[in-house]
Amino acid sequence: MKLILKKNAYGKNAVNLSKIIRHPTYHEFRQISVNVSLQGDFETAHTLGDNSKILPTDTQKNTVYALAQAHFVDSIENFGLYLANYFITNNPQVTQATIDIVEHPYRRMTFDGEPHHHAYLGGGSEKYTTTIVQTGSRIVISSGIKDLLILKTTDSGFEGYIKDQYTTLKETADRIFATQCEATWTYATQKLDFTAAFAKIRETLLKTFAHHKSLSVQQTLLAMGSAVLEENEAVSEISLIMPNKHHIPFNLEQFGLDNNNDIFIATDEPYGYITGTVTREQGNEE
Ligand SMILES: O=c1[nH]c(=O)c2[nH]c(=O)[nH]c2[nH]1
Repeated sequence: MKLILKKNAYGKNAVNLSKIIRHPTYHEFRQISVNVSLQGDFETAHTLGDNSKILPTDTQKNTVYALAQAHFVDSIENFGLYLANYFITNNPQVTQATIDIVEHPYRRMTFDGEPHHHAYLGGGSEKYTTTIVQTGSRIVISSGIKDLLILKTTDSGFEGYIKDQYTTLKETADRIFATQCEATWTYATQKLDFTAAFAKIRETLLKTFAHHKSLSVQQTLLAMGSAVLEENEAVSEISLIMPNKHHIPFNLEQFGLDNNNDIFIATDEPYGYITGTVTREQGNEE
């Protein structure tokens, strides 16, 4: 039986890079983690141990730091685009370059309404993400947010579901809705103010979550995804992952007390896992 190398890729993961961007009136602090992955004509490295077409992952790592000085000046998307194009254009053996960037946001500390010149608060669990895939001259850009912990104390219920011999869940028209949301969307264009687009999409996700009268996580997921597509021409598709971070009413009856829907036990596991992708219907444009 002949065995073949079906697929291969290699690169450097977790290239952790911090940058101070010194503006005339304040400093900007950025912290990112970059993954580089290359595909191309690397077969002989695997079959013969011939490294003549291998750009070492150590060099890839150094390239990220070196190029960050002049080219990581605004969005993670623009830096990712520059890196992907650099690896493709300088290495004829590379057919596809994938750059993944995760940003850990920092916001300037604010005192008496004034942002401090050079002191920051970490952004908590929330992270910004982008993935750039360049294949030859074809480029796909997707960006997102992950670990966005959001919660609302009402305007959420779950009723009318299947009941069988194993059902114990009580119907409720008023429950806590909490999720650690991950959203990933694809941009239809490369010519965009990615920083402004990101801020607008994040705002739409939060606003829709807050205002939606939720009959289920599923329904709110579709509302959030649809709002992003309706308000952002530049987004062609969005995927959402919304784990249900349950807060279950605690049984106070055992102590002769009524639970007024105000005391809960937060349960990490097991947890509901709700996902969905919203896209534009093709061929129906007016
Ligand atoms: O919004 C919800 N969707 C479900 O599918 C589900 N299942 C469940 O037990 N609770 C919930 N909540």
